[in-house]
Formats: sequence, structure tokens, C-alpha cells
Amino acid sequence: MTVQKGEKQKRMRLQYTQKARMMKRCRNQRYCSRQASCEIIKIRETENMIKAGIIGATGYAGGELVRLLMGHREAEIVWYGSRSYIDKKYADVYRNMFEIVEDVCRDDNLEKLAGEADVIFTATPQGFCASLMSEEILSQTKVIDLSADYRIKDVAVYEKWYGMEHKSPQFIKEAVYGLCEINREQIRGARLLANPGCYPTCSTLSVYPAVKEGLIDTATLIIDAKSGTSGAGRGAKVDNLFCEVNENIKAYGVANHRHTPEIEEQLGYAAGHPVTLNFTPHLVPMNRGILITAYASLKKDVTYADVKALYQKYYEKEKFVRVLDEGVCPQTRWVEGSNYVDVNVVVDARTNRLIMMGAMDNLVKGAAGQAVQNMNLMFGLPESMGLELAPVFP
Ligand SMILES: NC(=O)C1=CN([C@@H]2O[C@H](COP(=O)(O)OP(=O)(O)OC[C@H]3O[C@@H](n4cnc5c(N)ncnc54)[C@H](OP(=O)(O)O)[C@@H]3O)[C@@H](O)[C@H]2O)C=CC1
Ligand SMILES: CC(=O)N[C@@H](CCC(=O)OP(=O)(O)O)C(=O)O
Repeated sequence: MTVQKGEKQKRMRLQYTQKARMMKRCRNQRYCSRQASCEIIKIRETENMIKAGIIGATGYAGGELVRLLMGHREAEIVWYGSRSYIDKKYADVYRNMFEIVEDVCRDDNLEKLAGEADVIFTATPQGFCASLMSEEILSQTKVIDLSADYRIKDVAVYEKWYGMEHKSPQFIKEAVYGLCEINREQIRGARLLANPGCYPTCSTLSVYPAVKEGLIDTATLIIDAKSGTSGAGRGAKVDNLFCEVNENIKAYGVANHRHTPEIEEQLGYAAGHPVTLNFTPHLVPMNRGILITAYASLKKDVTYADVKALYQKYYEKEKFVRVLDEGVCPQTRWVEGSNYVDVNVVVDARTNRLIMMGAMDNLVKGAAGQAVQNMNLMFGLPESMGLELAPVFP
């Protein structure tokens, strides 16, 4: 049986290798079949495919990166980094990758990987990337860090909110905050990219035009946020057990969540002055998704049409930010599995407040999708390459 399968695969490989050679750089053929894709990936190794290494490939954010990069026609994964599953087949950790990923997990040796990869994604706990970063690494490869290590410019603020010493503060200034819709030009030239947090991405994009245009009083800004459980990662924690999360909703990190200073910093740049706000996250019994509802007092007398025009001014040309129609509130289900952020507003004339809403998939636009969007910009590729996925429904 095994022999027969082996023979068949050999024949198919030959066939597909020939096919791949004929296709040369025909970019749209990668998924003509699973076997073909393997061969075509190999052929393209010699054709300047971006070699990507993932440290933390066995986590939820890293796993989503694997899924997205498998569908990226200019990138291939050369390193599935892990700490607990070294030498184990990646597809044995995530069986959705059965017959799709054949590689085994390797260690988390950032220095060694720097010599093999054009780009390294660190989808690891806070502090890991900062503890290993060096000029030697950055002179060989680009690094996209999905943790918060380089997101906050003031090291004292980072150390206070994250409760740890920053091990390489000398790189904070150089790191570019990778919110593509706002920092696109700086991202293009970055060696070290700080991929934004999930809550900060959805919060900032939902509120940004109103803050930038001075439409709201930022001192009154309150951001209420809800997240699915994958936001907490794959590690076993009592708080995330089925019986704790199912049929339940709870606030956490009230008045002290570590994403607060990140959102304040980004909105401060937009406002042109420091911003202090309330940010309250909630854990909801869903796998994925973030929903933001933000409130602030209006400084101007405006209608929905005025505010919509302002949001369109910033987002009309943004593929991944969709400003919904009047009266339509964003829902996590409409963005699930995709890189989209849906936003909308309501002008509440009765309370003179603007209510700003946003929905996004925490693992895609909130983590891996945005990381791929950043990689595309850093390598001069079309920004949406590998991300043109419609949301899944239901
Ligand atoms: N989940 C989300 O929605 C989002 C997550 N992020 C950020 O992405 C990063 C990863 O998050 P997430 O995927 O959720 O976390 P997970 O807990 O699911 O995964 C963590 C990964 O890091 C590895 N790892 C754990 N500890 C260490 C260590 N001490 N040294 C090296 N590697 C280690 C794990 O490897 P192994 O399992 O093999 O031991 C695993 O692959 C975090 O910084 C998180 O804040 C950012 C935005 C959204
Ligand atoms: C539900 C849940 O627990 N969410 C996480 C979000 C963490 C995350 O995504 O971390 P970074 O964006 O900072 O990397 C939390 O609140 O800590």
C-alpha cells in the first residue's frame, strides 16, 4: 500500500515538476492541487520567494500566520519555530495542516534563523523578541514582532504596564508601528516592525478620523471592547476553560489593561496632544473576533452624513477598512477569517455624543493578517497579496 502510494506520488511529482517548469512565474497556479503546490514552491525557491521564519508557529497567532502564508504566492515558510514541539511534525500539532505542511517544528533560535530567512515573524510572549534582538540579526533579515515589545516608544511606559524590564531599548526608536492604513510610508523602509495589538488596531481605526479631525473631545473618550477567547492565546489557563467562558461575559483589566497606553499613544499622534482614555475589555464566548464601541462628546454640530464623509476621506481607498452604510452596526461575523475591519458611527444628538463602532478578526487584521500586510509593504509587494480572503459566514 505504502509502496503504491509512494510510486504514485513519485509519478505525480515528476508530472507536476514538469508542469511547474512550464508555468515558470505564472503566479496564479499555485493551488492547482496540493501536490502541485509543493513542487511549485520548490521551483520558486530559486525564483526569489521570500523566505519566512516563524518563531511561535505553534501558537494561535503563529498558526494563523502559517495559514495565510501558505496562500501567499511570493512567500514560503522555511522555519516553524517552537519551544515545546521541537522535531514534531507541524501537522501533528495542527491537524488542519495535514498533507499541507510536511515540515517539522524547529527551535526558537532567532540568531540561526536570521541567516536563513528574509523575514522573521516573532509570534511569541511579551519580552521574547526584545531579549534576543541584536544589530547582527537586523543586518541580515527583517523582523516583524507580533508582541508588544517595540510598540510603545517610551520605555518607562512599557516597563510600567508590562511589568518587565525592556532588554533592548536601543531598538525602540527605529521600530516602526505597523498600522498600515496610517503609517504606510514608514513601514516600507522598516527593518524592525512592531505589529500592533489586536484591541489597539480595532480601537484606533474605529476612532482615528474623529480624533484626527478634532471632531470629539478626547478627554471624554471611552472605549468598550469585547474579544473572543483566541485573543488570550493557546496556553492553558483556568480563566479560558470552557465552563468559565461559555454562557458568560466578563470585564477584565478594568482601568489597567496593557493596551491602554498603546491606544493612547497612537490617538495622541492623531490628536496632536496627549490623550487619556478609558479602555475596558470583555471576554466573550466566541473563538475569534473583536467588537469595539467607543463614546465621546462632540465638539462640533454634525450630522451622520458629515461624519461619514470624514471617515470616507480616510478610508475610501483603504481595501481593508469598510465604512458601513448608515444604520448598520459592525458585527464580528461579517469579518471573521478576513483582514477586514468594519467601522461605522452614530451621531447621538440627544447626548451630543459620537458613538464609534468597529469589528475585526483578532487573529487576522489583529495579528497575522496585519503582519502579512506589513511584510507585503516591506518587500514592495501589493499590500493585499495573500489577504484577499472573503469573510466566512456563518
Ligand atoms: N492571540 C491574539 O489574538 C493575538 C496575539 N498577539 C500577540 O502575539 C503573540 C503570540 O500570541 P498567541 O499566539 O496568542 O500566544 P500562544 O500562547 O497561542 O502562543 C505562543 C507561542 O510562543 C511560543 N512560546 C511560548 N513561550 C515561549 C518562550 N518563553 N520562548 C519562546 N517561545 C515561546 C509558544 O511555543 P510552544 O507552544 O511551542 O511552546 C507558542 O508557539 C503574543 O505576544 C500576543 O500578545 C497579538 C495580537 C493578537
Ligand atoms: C481575550 C484576551 O485575553 N486578549 C488578550 C489580548 C492580547 C493580545 O492580543 O496581545 P497583544 O495584542 O498585546 O500582543 C489580552 O487581553 O491580554
